[in-house]
Amino acid sequence: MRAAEEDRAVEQALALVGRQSSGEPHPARRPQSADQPHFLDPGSSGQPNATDRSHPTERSAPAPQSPHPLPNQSADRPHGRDRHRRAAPWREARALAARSGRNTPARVRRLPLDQALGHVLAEPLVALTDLPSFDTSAMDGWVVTGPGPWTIREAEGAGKEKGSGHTGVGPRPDQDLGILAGRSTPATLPDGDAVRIATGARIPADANAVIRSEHARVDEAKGLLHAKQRVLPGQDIRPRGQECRSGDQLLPAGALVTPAVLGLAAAAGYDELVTVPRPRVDVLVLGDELLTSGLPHDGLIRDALGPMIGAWVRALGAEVFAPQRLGDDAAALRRALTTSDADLVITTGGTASGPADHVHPVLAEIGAELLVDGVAVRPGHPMLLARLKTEGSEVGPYLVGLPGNPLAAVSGLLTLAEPLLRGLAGLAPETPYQVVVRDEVHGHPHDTRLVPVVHRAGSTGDSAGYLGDAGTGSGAEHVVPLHYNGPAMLRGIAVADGLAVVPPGGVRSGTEVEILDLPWASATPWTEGCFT
Ligand SMILES: Nc1nc2c(c(=O)[nH]1)N[C@H]1C(S)=C(S)[C@@H](COP(=O)(O)OP(=O)(O)OC[C@H]3O[C@@H](n4cnc5c(N)ncnc54)[C@H](O)[C@@H]3O)O[C@H]1N2
Ligand code: MOO
Repeated sequence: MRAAEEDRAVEQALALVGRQSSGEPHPARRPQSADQPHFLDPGSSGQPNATDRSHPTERSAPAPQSPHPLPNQSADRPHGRDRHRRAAPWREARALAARSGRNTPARVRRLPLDQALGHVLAEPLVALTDLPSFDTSAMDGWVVTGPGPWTIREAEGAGKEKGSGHTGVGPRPDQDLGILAGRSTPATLPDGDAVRIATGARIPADANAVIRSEHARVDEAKGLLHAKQRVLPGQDIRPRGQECRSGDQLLPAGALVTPAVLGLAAAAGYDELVTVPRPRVDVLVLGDELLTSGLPHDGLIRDALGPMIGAWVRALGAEVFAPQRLGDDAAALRRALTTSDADLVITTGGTASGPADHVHPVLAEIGAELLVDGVAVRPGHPMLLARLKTEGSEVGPYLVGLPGNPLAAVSGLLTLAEPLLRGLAGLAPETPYQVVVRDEVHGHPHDTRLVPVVHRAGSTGDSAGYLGDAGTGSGAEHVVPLHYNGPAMLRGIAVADGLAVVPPGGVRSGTEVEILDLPWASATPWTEGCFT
């Protein structure tokens, strides 16, 4: 069978299976809210029509070589409408996109702590000090030396309560406050003595324990301190260097700067962090048929990708410029591609070989290097990855060409753009994980399928019982494949929290599948305001 016929047969078979499925739960037990999955024949294309295929200073290192194109993807293949594509295996295409990102010259940027949230460390975070940097009291109470009872002493150079009047609350005026955090440098504590001490204050040399105030009894008349319970040597003292020694690596390069990382960096002595700048992304939306507002009419449709792709890429931690809508204008596309100063240009639509599909011809014209030209994945197989040459530069931005069908575009985002951006951002590749799939999912005979799914926690989250325990047996965490997963549809992905990677041939109910998380499943809201 020729490739086109085979594809058509596969699409028809998938659609047919969809119509015949009996996987639907009882309608009366299915809540209809937007956050519920639409259950499902997992193999269905979900389509009614089976034929619808429808700044601070930056330093940078010298540019490295582009990663080698995948076999059958090389630049010496014809770019034009008569080119013959051999799609790259999904996993290889994804790995090449990740390598491309990592191979890109390392730029770094010093950012004050208060601007570093959500960036990625370009260098390991190494402790600039011991933590704690001195032996410190872990509790409010008394610091003692030797066996008790202890003679209560005033702390040398220590604080006294300020002011003259006493309200009856807190220490009396002139009462010894003892050794306070951040204040006095305590003298040596002679054997048998006790001095009042605050949490976080320095421990005097030779002291051997702290007794919490609630575990101590003061005999005011005799000026003695008694312990209410056994005192262990070193108790409630945090020794210098307990958490780290100066020079210890606290975090590797590539770690995301979270609020906790900001706190750790400050504690370890940092005023600024060396970070990888966020990748900058241009989004070019192609297509004369697209409207930016109002209802579809006269064969025109709303642009679903302009609003979606920029926001999605921003959720992946990139800086995104407002989408440029270029229509089906090859000259405008050429101009945009040769003048972009972004790290990555994402185009939508125009990847196939129709009369208005200009991506391949323009890439050929400007001498771009095709690294991936078609991927064996459904939906989204016409997606591509290229390295551009811009005016005056041999090595320009990367280009990810997303197919125009909206779910096919999502597939391209997760297959090529996401791993590329992780690399460009200096992030380590994501660790793949697998979850049991509740229903059988039909596969493509030789391509990978990406199917929108939603995670379910197991039996505890199923009080209505409508999920049943089909395939999952124990009620453990599982994913439910969603309806409306056709290439032109967004209804399934809009209620999904991941995409299941379904190998050729499909998977049975109860088997484990790899899951690609959607970025908002673990949202980091720190890129807010970067839509420049
Ligand atoms: N002869 C062949 N034709 C097609 C093939 C093929 O293998 N041989 N593949 C089909 C597949 S699969 C896909 S996916 C599309 C990819 O097409 P393009 O990337 O060239 O995209 P367009 O033709 O521009 O658009 C396809 C479809 O998507 C709609 N679209 C485009 N942009 C948007 C947008 N921003 N928002 C909403 N919808 C959009 C467009 O109107 C079309 O309906 O090619 C198939 N054809
Ligand atoms: O089916 Mo296409 O695969 O919409 O990308």
